[in-house]
Amino acid sequence: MASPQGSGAPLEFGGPLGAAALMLLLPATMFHLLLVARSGPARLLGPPPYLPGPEVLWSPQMLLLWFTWLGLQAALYLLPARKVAEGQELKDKSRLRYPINGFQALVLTALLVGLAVSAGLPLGALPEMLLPLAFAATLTAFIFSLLLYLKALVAPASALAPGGNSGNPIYDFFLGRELNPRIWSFDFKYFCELRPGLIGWVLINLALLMQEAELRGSPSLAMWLVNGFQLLYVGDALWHEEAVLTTMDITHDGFGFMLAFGDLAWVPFTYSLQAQFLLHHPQPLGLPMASVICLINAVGYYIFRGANSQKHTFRKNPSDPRVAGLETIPTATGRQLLVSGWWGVVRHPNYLGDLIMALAWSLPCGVSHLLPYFYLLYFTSLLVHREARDEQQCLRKYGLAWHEYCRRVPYRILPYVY
Ligand SMILES: NC(=O)C1=CN([C@@H]2O[C@H](COP(=O)(O)OP(=O)(O)OC[C@H]3O[C@@H](n4cnc5c(N)ncnc54)[C@H](OP(=O)(O)O)[C@@H]3O)[C@@H](O)[C@H]2O)C=CC1
Ligand SMILES: CC(C)CCC[C@@H](C)[C@H]1CC=C2C3=C(CC[C@@]21C)[C@@]1(C)CC[C@H](O)C[C@@H]1CC3
Repeated sequence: MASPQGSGAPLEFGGPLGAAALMLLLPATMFHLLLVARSGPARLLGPPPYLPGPEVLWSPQMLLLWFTWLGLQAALYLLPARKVAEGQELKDKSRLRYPINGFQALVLTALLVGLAVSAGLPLGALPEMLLPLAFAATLTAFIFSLLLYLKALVAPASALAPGGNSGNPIYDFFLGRELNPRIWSFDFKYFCELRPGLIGWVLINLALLMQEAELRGSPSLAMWLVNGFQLLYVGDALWHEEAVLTTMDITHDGFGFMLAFGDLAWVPFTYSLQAQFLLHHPQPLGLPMASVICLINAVGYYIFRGANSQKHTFRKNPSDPRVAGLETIPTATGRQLLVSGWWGVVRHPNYLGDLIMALAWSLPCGVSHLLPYFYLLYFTSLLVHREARDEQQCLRKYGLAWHEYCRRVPYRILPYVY
């Protein structure tokens, strides 16, 4: 039986009060955005146009559709994978194995959806179902997190996450108690992290594009850009799926409400906000401006992918010729820290690239409304907070070597600014 551990561990996210507030605030913000995006004034700040009643939110058919989607993604997850990767070493020195078939799931989903659409499935009707679908996803996240919390009560202590075991039920429910909850080889966190939410996000975007084509004869250039940029991002994340195994979500955070809701509901229903906005508020976009925006996205992607791949290659094999010439700092753990290349420019070059892309996703929506910039604002605060959490973890791991790295590379995300 698991016992509360790490009572002295520092609490994150403002402790139990912060966790309780976030559990209300995140779903409320998601529903607010969904309602506001379709309203005429589309005001980010201000009351929603109306408060939906239970008859708008609750629909057994939408719940069934949502479970069909989860079931389809689970079935694709279980298909034979091109590769099986090993995760980071766990407390008990073992390593879990993960199927690398996320990109395959994306391609197969695209094929199945293509077949269904050509057989008459009205994908363009999906935008009208976003509210009850988001409600079904939120309900699922709450119930799923509760089951995960109960499952952790009978998990061995070695299976618990470093952070979500304070003994306070609200805090632990939010952060998640068990690090890698599994039934047989089915890893719930790994599955949720990149499949139903990310693939669902681009499917919602596609449905919005099709709905726009139905309404206006053809999709707008702005809609094409938003769809293209975000498909590139999701495709890239799934192509480099193995990289998720070294993120703090997998190696440090337990699987609780934060990630369950974030992965299943927040990502598909709020990350598609720009496309939702464009469906209801068409924006003129000329070719010169579109070219500038494409360039911004390409610069962001170049930095994001370059930085993530450089670290991944280095962590897998420091003698790889692509990274062997880079300058490093040794640490007491035996691992080294890169201090030249992308990781010598700022301490989180990948966040910088991600933020530049976030800007490129909002610009096609023009500058008349703040709403499409919500993602950029939210993402900046998420990455600033994530950077601070990572900094604390690295300080604990690397001690003096981390201080030396901070001295050599003084800026965190934006050179000479932050
Ligand atoms: N769209 C979205 O909603 C989100 C996107 N992301 C993106 O996901 C990607 C991964 O992000 P995330 O998991 O937060 O963190 P990182 O990929 O930045 O990983 C941080 C870890 O990298 C290692 N590291 C740090 N500095 C160095 C160095 N100089 N040399 C070698 N290793 C170093 C450390 O781990 P160790 O030493 O143990 O290897 C550290 O804990 C990012 O591109 C981010 O933008 C993240 C969150 C949300
Ligand atoms: C808790 C929040 C409210 C929402 C968090 C959502 C996130 C867990 C995911 C949204 C997009 C993600 C991406 C990745 C992991 C999952 C999250 C963070 C990757 C970092 C995985 C590694 C790849 O190389 C890039 C991915 C980008 C998107």
